[in-house]
Amino acid sequence: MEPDIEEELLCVEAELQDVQDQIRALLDRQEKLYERQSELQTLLDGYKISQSAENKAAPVAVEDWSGSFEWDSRADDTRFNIFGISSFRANQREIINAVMSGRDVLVIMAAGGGKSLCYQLPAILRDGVALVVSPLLSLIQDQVMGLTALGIPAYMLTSTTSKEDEKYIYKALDKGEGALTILYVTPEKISKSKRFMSKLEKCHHGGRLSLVAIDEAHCCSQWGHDFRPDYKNLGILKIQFPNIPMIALTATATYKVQTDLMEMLHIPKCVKFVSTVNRPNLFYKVLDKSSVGKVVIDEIADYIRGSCSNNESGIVYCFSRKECEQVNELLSLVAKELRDRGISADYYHADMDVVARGKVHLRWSKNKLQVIVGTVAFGMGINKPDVRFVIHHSLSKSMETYYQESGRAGRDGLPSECILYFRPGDIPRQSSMVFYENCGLQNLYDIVRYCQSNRKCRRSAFFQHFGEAMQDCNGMCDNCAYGTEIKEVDATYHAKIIASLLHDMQSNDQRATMLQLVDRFRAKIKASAGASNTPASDLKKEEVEQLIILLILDRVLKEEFQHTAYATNAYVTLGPLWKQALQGKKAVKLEITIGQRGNKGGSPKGANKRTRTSGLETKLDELRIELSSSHGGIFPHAVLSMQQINMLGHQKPTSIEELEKLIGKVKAEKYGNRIIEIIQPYVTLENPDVMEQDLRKASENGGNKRLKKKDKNLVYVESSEDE
Ligand SMILES: Nc1ncnc2c1ncn2[C@@H]1O[C@H](COP(=O)(O)OP(=O)(O)OP(=O)(O)O)[C@@H](O)[C@H]1O
Ligand SMILES: [Mg+2]
Repeated sequence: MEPDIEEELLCVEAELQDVQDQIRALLDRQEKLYERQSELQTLLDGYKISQSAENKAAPVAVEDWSGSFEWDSRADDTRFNIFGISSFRANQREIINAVMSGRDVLVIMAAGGGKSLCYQLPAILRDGVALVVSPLLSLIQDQVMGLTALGIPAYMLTSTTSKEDEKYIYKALDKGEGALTILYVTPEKISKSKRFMSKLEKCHHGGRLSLVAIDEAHCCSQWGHDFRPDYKNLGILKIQFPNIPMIALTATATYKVQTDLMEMLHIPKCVKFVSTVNRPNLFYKVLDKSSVGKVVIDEIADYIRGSCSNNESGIVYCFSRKECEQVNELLSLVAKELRDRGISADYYHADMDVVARGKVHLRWSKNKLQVIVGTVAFGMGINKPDVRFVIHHSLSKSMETYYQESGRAGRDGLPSECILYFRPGDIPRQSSMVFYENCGLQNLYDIVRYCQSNRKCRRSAFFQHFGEAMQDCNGMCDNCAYGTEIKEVDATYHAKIIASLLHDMQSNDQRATMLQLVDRFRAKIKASAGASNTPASDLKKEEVEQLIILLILDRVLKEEFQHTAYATNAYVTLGPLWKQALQGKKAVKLEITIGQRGNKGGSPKGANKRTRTSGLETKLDELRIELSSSHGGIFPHAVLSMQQINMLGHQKPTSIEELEKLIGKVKAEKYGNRIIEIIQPYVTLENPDVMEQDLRKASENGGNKRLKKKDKNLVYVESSEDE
């Protein structure tokens, strides 16, 4: 009888999971339909407006923002002669045209995409004063300094404004005296200063308010990652000045945030420009994190000394091991240890006094300090375009925050690296900090999936998260660029042991943290290996941790939390699908990397091979490294992506014309002769198999040498016991 019940229960649970998957898919679909609904609604509204205009025999207004407009030549002249920018980037011209036409505009554009120009240029072209709301003093100061240097009358009205400047600004608003083109304020000014609002009204009344820009507009939305209560009151601006174009700008792309802020700012009919979230110049990489703190710092220091030896700027993000107050200690310790290793580094955290914090930021901005070690508090105020690396010493709490934090690299569009140190053992600490947040655990598990994956393109995870169509990664992530050799281990048996261990413990009212579970598992495996013919565990401690995390993601296990007076503890308990695992009915496959992940230095035994197969591809890989250094130190992937190498390996083009069709004109023109030279011998092979073997042997020897040379600054780290 009992087996029947158990059987049915299993079926019900499996079906339940099915239903839950379907619900998730339906919710995704709902979100997409909402998006389409809003697009269609906007189209329909536009159509109705143009029809009613037609009825009145007025010219039809087609919303083609890339067409020609009367201000085109002035816009081009300002762009080039004032801003010194040779051409507009994607969407900039269109956005400027929409603002110039008097429309409200919502701009979603990735960090560093060039949002500032979209309101600064119309501010210059339109008569009067442009009001810009920006959340942070440091951001405002940077912008005002930059504009002033270009000779644009820009001012800010903040707590730091001198009495003299304040008087000048109020006079300009009040009477239109003195030159004032762009005025920056913080949102508090709008919500708290009656005097300012009354002056602004006078300015508007006198026809001198040219536009209103809301920068970092996601701060309006509670769904955004950086909600600011004062941003909620900015809706008043559209109510007070309904005929003044408002432009809201943000790098945060989620649909929920977009609709939310359109509502809060009262711009339901705005023209929306959504650019891709893709940051093609960022190289994403996940590295295995040693459990020994000093080893991680050594690796970071080696990376900085090796890859950024010209004092290129970077950020190292750290989080506390447990409690908040320990963050500060950790930051100063990491900064000190980097300094001990010869790197100019300092730390930055929220509790430092404003002056000290400002000093650190300034030294870094002026390249007098290479590295800032900070918490995420060191975030939105960063306007530095040439940050060449962002290293996460610990996991971010979601894909979205990781996108934002890592996105501080490479705002100037030049190749930059985003490195994340990951180890499963860090997860319980992170989950105990986020589990109480709305979707906190789900968000955390999403980024854990990103880290655990050894095959999937890192970029594709961002496209998926932000609901965007896939784009080519061009070999700009570790998984696409070199891949890692992976051993797939059937861990069904191991999962069974874990489920049975937890079942026994829970029957006795016991609980286990991840570490305790790992220890018990290893002890049990050892004991049963000695006692019977069961296989001894071939899994290392870190691999058992990896398995437990995999089982949590697969809902065989789950995390539970308990508050004490001092901390929140995370425990691992049985999840909805534990019975399948216990009965060995759930196939569990564990992917174990051989050697170090990310082709980082290779293992001491040289076991860390690339996944490439042919000798020709190895040769092409060597060539791209050589060409990258002779072309100003660009990334090898910028010369040829791994996909391109594979394609060339198969197609073996022998003329520039053929090559052009495969990799485009520019690359063919730049590197074509060398590429053809390398391919040629492989085409004329009389006995392809034999020659291929010979050539492969030769190139593998060469390849190994190159690998060692390239990665001389990276240290291979044996997995070791916990701190
Ligand atoms: N058309 C362009 N051509 C070349 N450089 C540009 C262009 N537009 C902007 N830039 C430069 O790109 C960098 C980033 O611009 P900006 O600060 O406006 O980015 P942003 O979109 O506001 O990013 P964030 O979300 O990080 O604030 C700046 O150095 C800017 O001068
Ligand atoms: Mg900006």
